[in-house]
Amino acid sequence: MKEQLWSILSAVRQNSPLVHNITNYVVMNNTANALLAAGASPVMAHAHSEVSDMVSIAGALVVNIGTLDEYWVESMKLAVKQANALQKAWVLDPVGAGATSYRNNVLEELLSYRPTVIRGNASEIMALAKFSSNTKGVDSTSLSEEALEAAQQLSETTSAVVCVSGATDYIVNKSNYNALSNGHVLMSRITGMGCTASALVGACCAVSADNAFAATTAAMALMGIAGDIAAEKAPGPGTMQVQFLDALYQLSEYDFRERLKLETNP
Ligand SMILES: Nc1ncnc2c1ncn2[C@@H]1O[C@H](COP(=O)(O)OP(=O)(O)OP(=O)(O)O)[C@@H](O)[C@H]1O
Ligand SMILES: Cc1ncsc1CCO
Ligand SMILES: [Mg+2]
Repeated sequence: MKEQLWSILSAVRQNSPLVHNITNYVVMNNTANALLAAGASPVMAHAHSEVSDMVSIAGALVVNIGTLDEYWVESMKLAVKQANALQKAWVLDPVGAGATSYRNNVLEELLSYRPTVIRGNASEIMALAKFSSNTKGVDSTSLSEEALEAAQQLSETTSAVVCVSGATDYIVNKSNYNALSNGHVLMSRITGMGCTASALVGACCAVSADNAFAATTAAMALMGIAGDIAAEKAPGPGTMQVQFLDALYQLSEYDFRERLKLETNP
């Protein structure tokens, strides 16, 4: 498993896949920089006149509804239709699921286009699976453990790989799940770390088209280990943000193997 995960991360560095992001205004810069640091090539594009063409040349698509509006939702639909037509992986980040009925309605519609991977925090995944959840805007009010069952159900009903992030990240398939306990609490004090995780999932899916479960695990392992290394050098969120990018860029196979805290189930 360790070998497989590292080979996916190496392939991102070697092949530098183009990752098309339709994402929110808050995190565009963070996520583009994280993709570059990890070796991928980011592009942010949402104009109706070009989204389909951009999907056609991309390795994977990431749709993040963080600062959605009516124009952008149409962009998202055009993009996911094209991804499906070309059988390309697309990742859904359901930012703020459960917070407003507009978000819920848009998510319902996006789910009908069958995302390859859904990555959200516990509140978001519980809301998507229609489990009772409290949401505080874009931040989770629940632990990831509390959303594991919801994630399993969501994976069952959508056939997507579902990732719930938090202190422990769960990557869930129909029949099994991986649990990753790398990462540091400082990561939740920087905006857009979840969005960055979803973008890296897109990069890994682009080089591991036939195995979204392994690709998602690889991306979340990279996030967590880079978070661990960055936190050792960061007194607070400001430095953490910079150290995190450097850790993504510098991560060695040795550190990856030594630091990985992965549990596979069953
Ligand atoms: N308490 C924690 N300990 C360790 N790692 C954490 C912790 N909280 C979050 N993380 C890590 O931070 C990253 C983002 O996860 P989080 O659940 O905070 O996403 P999110 O709520 O969607 O973030 P955002 O919406 O701000 O982008 C993941 O890689 C996760 O493993
Ligand atoms: C703070 C915030 N608001 C909408 S999207 C976003 C970025 C983190 O999800
Ligand atoms: Mg989020």
